Amino acid sequence: MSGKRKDYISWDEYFMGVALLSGMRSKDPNTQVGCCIVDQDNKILSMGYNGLPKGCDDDEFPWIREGENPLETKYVYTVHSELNAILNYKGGSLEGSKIYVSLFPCNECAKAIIQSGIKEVIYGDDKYHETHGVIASKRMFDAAGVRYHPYHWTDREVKFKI
Ligand SMILES: O=c1ccn([C@H]2C[C@H](O)[C@@H](COP(=O)(O)O)O2)c(=O)[nH]1
Ligand SMILES: [Zn+2]
Repeated sequence: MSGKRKDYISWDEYFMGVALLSGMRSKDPNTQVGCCIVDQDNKILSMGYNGLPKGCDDDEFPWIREGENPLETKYVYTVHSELNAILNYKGGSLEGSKIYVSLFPCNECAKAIIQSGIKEVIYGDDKYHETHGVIASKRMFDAAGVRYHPYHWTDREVKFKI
């Protein structure tokens, strides 16, 4: 008996937890996406969430989904979580890393994931699985040899306290 704690969180819970916590920074009222990029030694390389580019004020730009004028919707301005995490990384190569992300990546993020050398995607939700974007993502991941699989949710509740 070493006396070691038994109820510590797993690596998967840790990294998806970091992804979800990152997503909580998002100002998007409908879908908050967070992600966490991890290397083969379980070191966190980068994190991201969906938000506006630097210099674009959260209070000045629109967050709505639909409108007569597409320029008054969020879609044309938001930087996606995965792209933010890839662009935020200042350490060199992401080759061989994996990404934990709360939502299955869209086709634009899939392209960035493939080109940056990320080899595995662990996703929390796949609510847009019927869209052309996600279907295209899966086709590209399959062709490029990027593995993807859903995160196995546990019934662990996380409460923050000190
Ligand atoms: O790969 C992705 C796909 C989407 N996002 C972001 C972009 C938007 O801010 C939301 C999606 O909003 P909906 O209202 O659900 O259409 O998610 C992302 O970060 N990464
Ligand atoms: Zn995307």
